[in-house]
Amino acid sequence: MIRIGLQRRAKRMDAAQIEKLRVALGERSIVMVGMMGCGKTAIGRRLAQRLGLPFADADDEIEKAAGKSISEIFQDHGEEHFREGERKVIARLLSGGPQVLATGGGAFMNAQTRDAIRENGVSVWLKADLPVLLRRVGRRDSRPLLRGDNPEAVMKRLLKERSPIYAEADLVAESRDEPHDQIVTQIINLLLKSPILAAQPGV
Ligand SMILES: Nc1ncnc2c1ncn2[C@@H]1O[C@H](COP(=O)(O)OP(=O)(O)OP(=O)(O)O)[C@@H](O)[C@H]1O
Ligand SMILES: O=C(O)C1=C[C@@H](O)[C@@H](O)[C@H](O)C1
Ligand SMILES: [Mg+2]
Repeated sequence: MIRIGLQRRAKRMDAAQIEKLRVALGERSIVMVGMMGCGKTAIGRRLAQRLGLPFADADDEIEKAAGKSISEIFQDHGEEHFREGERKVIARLLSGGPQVLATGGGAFMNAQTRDAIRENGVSVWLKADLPVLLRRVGRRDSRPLLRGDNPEAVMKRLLKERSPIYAEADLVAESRDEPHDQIVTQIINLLLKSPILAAQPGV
């Protein structure tokens, strides 16, 4: 009996905090950034569900806009063309907040995209170490950058090159191999504590 009462209270508190977070967010998007396999899509989708916000995945939107898979875009037009499409698609998506937006692993490397995210969103770097990432990307063959002879060396290089840039994100969440819901709770707690949200007028 007492336990059910406590559970109800915890749920009500959760709902109140989520409402507070949504008010503080306003029109901005929560933008997931980080390496291939860190969980931007999987965790971002669940975060959106928990917050009652729409979810968008930039990679999916690029594929829709091009009418081709990412692998086909790389093959037919090259990486540079893909990156330009990625920048445009993310700029468009950012004008449609509030939402949770999962970006592609390389999107945050573009300075214009970083500026647009800073203006229209709160960025979350899902940080994971190399062995975790390698295990996760090994499950799918849809990433053109990892099609060569030595995907492990590519991931190692990209992680080293990109980490200082991902570190410019507003928040950093550890993406360990834990239940997805636990990572989502970690992100919600970080958002609730973040001065970026607390500093909004009227909150
Ligand atoms: N915290 C986690 N614990 C265990 N598995 C996870 C976790 N987060 C993500 N995964 C799994 O890792 C795989 C890769 O995740 P996901 O596709 O979300 O990565 P991503 O960051 O979107 O990658 P990309 O940049 O290539 O789009 C998926 O199978 C996903 O379910
Ligand atoms: O890390 C990257 O550069 C990429 C990650 C994926 O999300 C896709 O955007 C694409 O495969 C490139
Ligand atoms: Mg993804």
